[in-house]
Amino acid sequence: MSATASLRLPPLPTVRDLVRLYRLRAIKQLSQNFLMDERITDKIVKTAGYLRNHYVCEVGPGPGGITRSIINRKPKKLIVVEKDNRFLPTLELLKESSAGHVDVEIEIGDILTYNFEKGFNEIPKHNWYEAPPPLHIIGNLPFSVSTYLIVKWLKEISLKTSAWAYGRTSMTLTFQKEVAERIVAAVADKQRCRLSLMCQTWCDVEHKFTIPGKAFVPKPDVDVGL
Ligand SMILES: C[S@@+](CC[C@H](N)C(=O)[O-])C[C@H]1O[C@@H](n2cnc3c(N)ncnc32)[C@H](O)[C@@H]1O
Repeated sequence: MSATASLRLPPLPTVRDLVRLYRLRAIKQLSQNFLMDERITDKIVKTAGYLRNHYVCEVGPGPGGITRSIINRKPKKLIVVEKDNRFLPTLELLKESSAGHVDVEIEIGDILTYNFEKGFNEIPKHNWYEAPPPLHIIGNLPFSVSTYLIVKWLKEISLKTSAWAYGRTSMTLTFQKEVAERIVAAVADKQRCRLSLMCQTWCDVEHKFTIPGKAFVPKPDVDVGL
C-alpha cells in the first residue's frame, strides 16, 4: 500500500465477539475490562498530546480500541505490549491495515519486563532538561499490575533508564479512580499518601478526567481516572 492511500482500519470486534472469542467471565485475573467507545478512546489519546510522527508504546492493547485511536493519529511507530496472546489475530489485523502509514509492532509479553531501550533504539537521547522526547506511553492499565508498574517506572525515571533514557517521556495512564486521586493528592489533602509523594517527586501529575465504570465491558466495580 502506498503512503498516500487512505488509512482504513477494520472495525473493533463487537461485545458479542469478545464474549465468544475471549470468554470474558474467565479473564478477571488479567484485569480485562475493555473500552469499546471510540469517543472515549479518542479522548484518552488526545490527552496524550501531539503524536504525529512520534513513537508510542501502548500497554495492554487487548482488542485494540485505544490502539485504533492511536493509529488514527499517525505516529511513526507504535509498539503494543500485550500479555494475552488471544488478542494476536485482532492486533495482527490492525497492523496489516496500518501498513504503509504506521509501523505497528506487536510484542506478546509482560510490560513488567519489556525492554524500551531495545524497542525504541532509533530515538535520539534527549537532555533531561530539554523538551521531552517524541516518545509516549499510553495505556488502560491492568489494575492488577498498575501500582506495582508505576513504582517500578518511578525508579526507572529516577535512574533515567528504560523509557526515560531518552528524556522526560510522558505517560497517559488509567488507574482505579481512587488511586488516580491519591497520585495527585496535594499536601494536607485527606487522600495524600506515600504514592502521592513518590509520584509527585518524580513527575508532574494531572488527573485529566474520570471514565465511569459503565463505559467498560465487562463493567468493573469502580470508576477509572486518567
Ligand atoms: C483493562 S484491559 C484494557 C484493554 C484495552 N486497552 C482497552 O482499553 O479496551 C488491560 C489489558 O492489559 C493486558 N495485560 C494484563 N497484564 C499485563 C501485563 N503484565 N503486560 C501486558 N499486558 C497485560 C490484559 O490482557 C488486557 O488486555
